Amino acid sequence: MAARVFRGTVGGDMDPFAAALEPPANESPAQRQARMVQERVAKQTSDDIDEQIGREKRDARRQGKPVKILLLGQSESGKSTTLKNFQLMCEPKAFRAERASWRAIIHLNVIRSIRIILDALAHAQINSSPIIPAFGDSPRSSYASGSISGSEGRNSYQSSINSRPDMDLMSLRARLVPLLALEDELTRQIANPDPDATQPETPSTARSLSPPSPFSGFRRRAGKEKEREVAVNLNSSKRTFFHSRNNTMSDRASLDTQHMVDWDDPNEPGALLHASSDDLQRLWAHPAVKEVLARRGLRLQEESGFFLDELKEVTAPRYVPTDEHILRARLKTLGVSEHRMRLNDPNGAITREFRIFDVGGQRSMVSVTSRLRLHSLPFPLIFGGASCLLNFPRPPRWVPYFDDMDAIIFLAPISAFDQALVEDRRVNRLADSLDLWAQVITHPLLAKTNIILFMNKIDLMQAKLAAGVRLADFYPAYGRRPNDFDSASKFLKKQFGAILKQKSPVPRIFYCHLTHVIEAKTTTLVLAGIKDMLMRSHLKESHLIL
Ligand SMILES: Nc1nc2c(ncn2[C@@H]2O[C@H](COP(=O)(O)OP(=O)(O)OP(=O)(O)O)[C@@H](O)[C@H]2O)c(=O)[nH]1
Ligand SMILES: [Mg+2]
Repeated sequence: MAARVFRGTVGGDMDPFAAALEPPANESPAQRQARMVQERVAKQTSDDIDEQIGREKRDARRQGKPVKILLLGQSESGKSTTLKNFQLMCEPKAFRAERASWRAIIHLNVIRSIRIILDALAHAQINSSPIIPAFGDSPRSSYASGSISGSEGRNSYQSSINSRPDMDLMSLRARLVPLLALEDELTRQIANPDPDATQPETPSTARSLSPPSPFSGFRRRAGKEKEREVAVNLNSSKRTFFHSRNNTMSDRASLDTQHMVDWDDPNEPGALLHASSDDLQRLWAHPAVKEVLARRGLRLQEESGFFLDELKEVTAPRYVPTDEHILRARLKTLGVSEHRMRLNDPNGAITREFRIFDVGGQRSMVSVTSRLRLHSLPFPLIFGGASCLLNFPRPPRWVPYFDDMDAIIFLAPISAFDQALVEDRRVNRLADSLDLWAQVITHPLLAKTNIILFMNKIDLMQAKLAAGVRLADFYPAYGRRPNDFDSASKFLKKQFGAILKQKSPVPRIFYCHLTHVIEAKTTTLVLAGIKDMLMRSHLKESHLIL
């Protein structure tokens, strides 16, 4: 860079810097000419720098400080899916450029579902032979065969007692077991990306928090069935994974999934899944599989990352995920990640930076151990109402890092009213959501933050209530109210609203939306409304609008 030109004297003496720039005494006319040209160029450069600095300052003043949004909620509440919707809304090109990466995650989701089925079959075979009914032996139970165990599920369980082994099913199982090895390969790709990969900076890239958060160092975990899920810390592994293949930021938007998958490699996981596609479809269509799952209380269709109803599509050669598939793909978040994106104001006149923080919802992230016992009741899934929520002993440890947020979007998956936490089978998931909600709104450091509640997974809630699962069986305070979606959602909204009213240190508006964030269209509308609301309040703050 050219030196900037300064001349002058200090206190009457020649400034040493200026003295050094003085022309030599014996300068020839040609040298003088060259020096003057050089000085003119240097001055122009200096003026350009001043102009650029001024422009940046004006832009920064015009754009104001970034709008910060924190996503909170228990694990699997839909935080990362909400984030994906933001990305789809703001940066659809960049979102779609990552299809190849989501393809691997969707294949992993498929393998995980298959593992659950094969394990359940093995368990059934070991524990009570003969238990596998022959094709067509057992009466179909609509709900149990779909996903959910209930009284119909129990009927179906009884029917299987009179069943006999199914050799076809056993040979299917034997053929599919080797596919499980793909889980390791796909997990390795996702969790241990190429260490040499560059990590380009991008507005939508996940960034490390500053100051350093207490959450670093989480690793993926494996355990039993459900806990076997792959989890990735977006600050490290997934970021690298998502940008590991020759995609610098400049070409990322135009990146084509076609170039990121080696379609001709017969050992590519997608190719291997395709080779077993017929077997996979036959396995999932087999009535005995539904029987065995129902018998073990496994409701795969309600599980995150469920793609077995679309096996043909997701195992097709050259499969590239649709937006909808990406929204439904499941990758558990570990740690905290920050995502930056630029959004226009409602008139498109002013661009503002949004920073969205996605906090992994695993219990160790969002709460302290001492609160975990609040709902530990003798019967695993019943809880006693909101009164026991209000007495938690210590604040969540992440709070001090997020006391300057403009809004918290809190996700409560209301369909989970009949489920237990994976982390602690004695705790009802809806009770846990109410508990966490109480913690968040009560905290004095978050008192000035707008809180927006997403009562999420309403599609699953509707299906569950329609199938006869009774809210009152798990939430006794619901009493004799009708077991329909309208009544149940109004009731739950009041529960959340009452806690806010009673416990918020300052009066706050209760923003609440009924959502199913895997549905891009409606979620975009909700998010656009929130974006405009936040932007307007920001612009008002900056006196840019009245
Ligand atoms: N059916 C249905 N599925 C949903 C909905 N919202 C999210 N999901 C699915 O639920 C799963 C979990 O969602 P995530 O967004 O990963 O949950 P999360 O809150 O980020 O979970 P952690 O990362 O563990 O904290 C994903 O497979 C989503 O596609 C919804 O409204 N309806
Ligand atoms: Mg997540």
